[in-house]
Amino acid sequence: MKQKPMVEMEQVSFKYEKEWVVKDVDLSIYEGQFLGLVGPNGSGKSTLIKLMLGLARPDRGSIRLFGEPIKKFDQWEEVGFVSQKANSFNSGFPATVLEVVKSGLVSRMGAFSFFKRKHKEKALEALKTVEMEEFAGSNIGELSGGQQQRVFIARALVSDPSLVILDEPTVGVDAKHVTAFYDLLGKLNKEQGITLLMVTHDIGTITNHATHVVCMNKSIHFHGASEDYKEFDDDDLNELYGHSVHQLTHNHSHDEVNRS
Ligand SMILES: Nc1ncnc2c1ncn2[C@@H]1O[C@H](COP(=O)(O)OP(=O)(O)OP(=O)(O)O)[C@@H](O)[C@H]1O
Repeated sequence: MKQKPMVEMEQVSFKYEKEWVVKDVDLSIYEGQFLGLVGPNGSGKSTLIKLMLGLARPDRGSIRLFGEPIKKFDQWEEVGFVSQKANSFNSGFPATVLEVVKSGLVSRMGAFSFFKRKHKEKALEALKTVEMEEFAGSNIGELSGGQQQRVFIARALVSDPSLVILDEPTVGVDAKHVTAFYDLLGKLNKEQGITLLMVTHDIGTITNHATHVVCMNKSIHFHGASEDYKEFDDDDLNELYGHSVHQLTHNHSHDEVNRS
């Protein structure tokens, strides 16, 4: 099967102020991949995602989405996004689960009454995919961190995207629900063919689920199959990250990359 690049970044560099936070990044994401993006705190992972989503413009280099230069790209329904803070609603937040999921469509299709019934059907279908349909009428703030995160995945899925980008989605999800969360991502990737890019600090777990790992610290230090990344010992990783790290290779919910 000929693979199609969904994202193509070529020599992308970006700075907020004087210092480069993303430097000379070449990265292509192909249809069907489940890519884990790892790196120390402040290494530019979230910024790279902002660039990919058109929320920041590169100072240098080019980005194409689905073959189109990002400036011309307008099929944003193809790209779902789950942000870092998506699961931190407090219990007083005045929205039901169904409303939150539907909001993934409103911004894209306009709130015309003609679409309203379709919106509800799509939202319920997305909630079913994440096994949360029974909570459709619940207040979002009443759910646990892990349940809220599933709802935000449903919100990202409601427009039938072919690429879903997740920025540290397991933060705030209790360790015993993290496995089920990865199972859900695996199902979306393998059964529904959705391409995934997930930022995480959880190296030990991501390498067991993702097909590929990208390791960045401003620039990309490793991009390859998860199996190859798993072969690295601490010395190799120290070299990759440019400073001392210690890897946990088992099913711990956090690696120690950021504690060095
Ligand atoms: N809006 C901003 N204005 C100025 N500097 C910023 C801004 N956002 C991020 N930075 C800086 O850019 C660098 C990269 O930040 P970024 O959030 O992309 O890293 P990250 O790898 O996602 O970090 P973490 O793992 O801690 O979430 C950091 O030094 C950060 O302080």
